[in-house]
Amino acid sequence: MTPVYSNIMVMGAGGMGALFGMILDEGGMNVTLVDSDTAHVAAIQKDGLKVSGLGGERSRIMDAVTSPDDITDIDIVLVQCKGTATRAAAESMKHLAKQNAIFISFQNGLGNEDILAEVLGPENVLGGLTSMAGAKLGLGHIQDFDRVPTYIGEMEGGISARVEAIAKALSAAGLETKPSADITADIWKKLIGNLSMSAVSGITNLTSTEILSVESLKNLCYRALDEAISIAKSQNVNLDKDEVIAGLQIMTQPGGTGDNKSSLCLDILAQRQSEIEFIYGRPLALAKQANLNVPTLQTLYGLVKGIETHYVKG
Ligand SMILES: NC(=O)C1=CN([C@@H]2O[C@H](COP(=O)(O)OP(=O)(O)OC[C@H]3O[C@@H](n4cnc5c(N)ncnc54)[C@H](OP(=O)(O)O)[C@@H]3O)[C@@H](O)[C@H]2O)C=CC1
Ligand SMILES: CC(C)(CO)C(=O)C(=O)O
Repeated sequence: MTPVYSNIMVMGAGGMGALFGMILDEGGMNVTLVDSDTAHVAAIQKDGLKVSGLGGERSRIMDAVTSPDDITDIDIVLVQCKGTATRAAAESMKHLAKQNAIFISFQNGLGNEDILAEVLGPENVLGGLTSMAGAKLGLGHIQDFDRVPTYIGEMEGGISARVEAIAKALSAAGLETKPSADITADIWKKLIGNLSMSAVSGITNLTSTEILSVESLKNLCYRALDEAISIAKSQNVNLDKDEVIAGLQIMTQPGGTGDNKSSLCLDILAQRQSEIEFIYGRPLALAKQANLNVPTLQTLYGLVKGIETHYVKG
């Protein structure tokens, strides 16, 4: 019998996680938001999740808690904390893996699926990527930017029955999700978009649309994009540049996802440790192993690390 995928837990209910959770809850799934930010969770428990942006101002009463400890019977966990918190989050969800929950990461960067597989078992982990955009505006309050398709797939490739069934269930609940036969290549396509835009957004405090309207910054992003494609190639991920640029255009739509400052930029503004190591550090280590010359990406990495010395200790 095909399992019914209807009990969803969102681990990390910030800008993206709460947005996914809200869409699926509205679509009839049983959604529980889990977030370690106690004030954020208290605000959702008191007044519901407030949403601004696409669809207008609204709020939705949703289940929200600060820890997964007492949660059972979950079919799917959407992992949406920052990469810097993935290991701690995974350690706190081991009981759900024992009950055969499936964990899907829609986080940016490289390495999150590896951490989840190490702690929770590779058979329980699917890869994912989204070009949707959300932002935590305040306690219990998020911004909804747009609707664009999201992808999931088996980490070893191919399309399995469970991936098809989960994609169908999520899509039926309003989160358009497509099965990917090569999620690793798709994750790289999104990563190349982040390598091109995220640090530039963080350093300049500009949205994607604003960045691409400044010729010199646009040229900088495209140099980063070329270098990022060369790193993917060194990992046997051969991507067509036109396809990568088409993906970038989806991530940078004016009036939609393009009106978002990158998640890395929001971390810099909040003086929080960013995902610089997941989005830039890990690909740069691969470039080094492959003896590639990637000066633009090294410079962007160095500039963000420099900014972080003002508030990240150690
Ligand atoms: N925002 C976007 O548009 C997009 C983001 N992404 C990716 O999605 C992921 C989430 O990004 P985003 O939503 O912007 O991030 P946010 O910072 O808005 O949300 C993450 C939430 O997770 C909470 N958290 C931290 N540690 C834990 C933990 N151990 N258990 C449960 N919750 C935890 C954080 O609390 P606290 O603040 O207290 O740390 C925060 O509320 C990132 O990997 C990002 O790169 C992908 C596509 C688009
Ligand atoms: C591309 C973007 C800005 C939104 O999809 C993103 O992935 C991020 O905020 O990190």
